[in-house]
Amino acid sequence: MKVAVLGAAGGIGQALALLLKTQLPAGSKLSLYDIAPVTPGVAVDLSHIPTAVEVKGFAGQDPSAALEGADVVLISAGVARKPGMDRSDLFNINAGIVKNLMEKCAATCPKALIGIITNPVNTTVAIAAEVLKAAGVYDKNRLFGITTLDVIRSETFIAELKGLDVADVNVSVIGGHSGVTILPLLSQVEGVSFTDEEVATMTTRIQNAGTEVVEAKAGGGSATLSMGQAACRFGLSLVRGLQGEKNVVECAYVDGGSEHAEFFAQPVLLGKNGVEKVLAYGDVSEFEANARDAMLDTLKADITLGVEFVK
Ligand SMILES: NC(=O)C1=CN([C@@H]2O[C@H](COP(=O)(O)OP(=O)(O)OC[C@H]3O[C@@H](n4cnc5c(N)ncnc54)[C@H](O)[C@@H]3O)[C@@H](O)[C@H]2O)C=CC1
Ligand SMILES: O=C([O-])CC(=O)C(=O)O
Repeated sequence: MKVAVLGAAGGIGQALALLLKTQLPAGSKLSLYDIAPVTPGVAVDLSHIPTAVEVKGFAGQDPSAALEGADVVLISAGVARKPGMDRSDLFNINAGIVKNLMEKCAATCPKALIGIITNPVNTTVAIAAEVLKAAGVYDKNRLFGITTLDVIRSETFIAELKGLDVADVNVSVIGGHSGVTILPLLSQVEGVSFTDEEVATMTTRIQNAGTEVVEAKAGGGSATLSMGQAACRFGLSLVRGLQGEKNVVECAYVDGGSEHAEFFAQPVLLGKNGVEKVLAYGDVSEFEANARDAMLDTLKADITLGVEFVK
């Protein structure tokens, strides 16, 4: 199994690479790419950790060598937010970065499962899909926007509020990955009930959790360590699916035939070809149904922006 990380010298990339080095199955290959010249050094550094995962690092303008033979590609290349910015403010720089990297993926590893971390995810995933379509290699089951950070935040915050063991808390988060498009389905959390006020406060906290980190880091970037953990969880789930493990389910932002939008985050069953089945997200409360319907104009506009960028 070969996993490539693009943007591997960055805050997320280095945390993710460390976690993958220690958690990928024995015999895996980890391929690290970034424009930053330090990247081969990051790989050398990680290579001294005694696990049966081979690490190689690549720097420069062309990621092709890093992508050769990749089964999974995780992309966190691009710029991160500073206080006062929205995720959509990253579009101007990150759209072009994702487009260029996806052209290389389309040419070098068209069958790989690709997970996009780079913001704005609602839009960059649409860009990735358009690039793959233009190259004639699009398979909707192999492209994912990684929204796992919204899931792990929800699990953490709910466990804290309700005094639960976080290992027992499972939450689906649907929609997209910015502001009101992030919708945790609190009504479905087993063994927990929330007052209306708790639902409103918790939903807002989860939607603004990225900003909470951006403000706390005071100009030093956005979530990197928690995102490294989230991307590692998601990447390992992709690998487990590829290896034929059953019942691997994650929420992800996919082109899954949703009635709501062309791309929509919801639970998916992962398998040997990426998405094996898009799962229904189940019954929702009136609050959640209203929040879902209210997000759709924003989500669709984010998607259109990406489609038009490539066309
Ligand atoms: N999906 C999600 O839940 C989350 C997404 N993000 C997003 O992830 C992205 C990365 O964040 P950080 O790692 O904190 O940023 P960072 O600035 O620490 O790292 C970004 C890395 O990308 C590299 N890079 C830039 N252009 C490149 C190119 N053309 N090819 C290869 N590498 C390139 C840079 O050299 C840098 O090492 C941002 O867009 C951020 O908004 C951040 C947190 C959560
Ligand atoms: O908020 C940001 O800019 C980074 C991000 O996507 C998150 O932390 O959820």
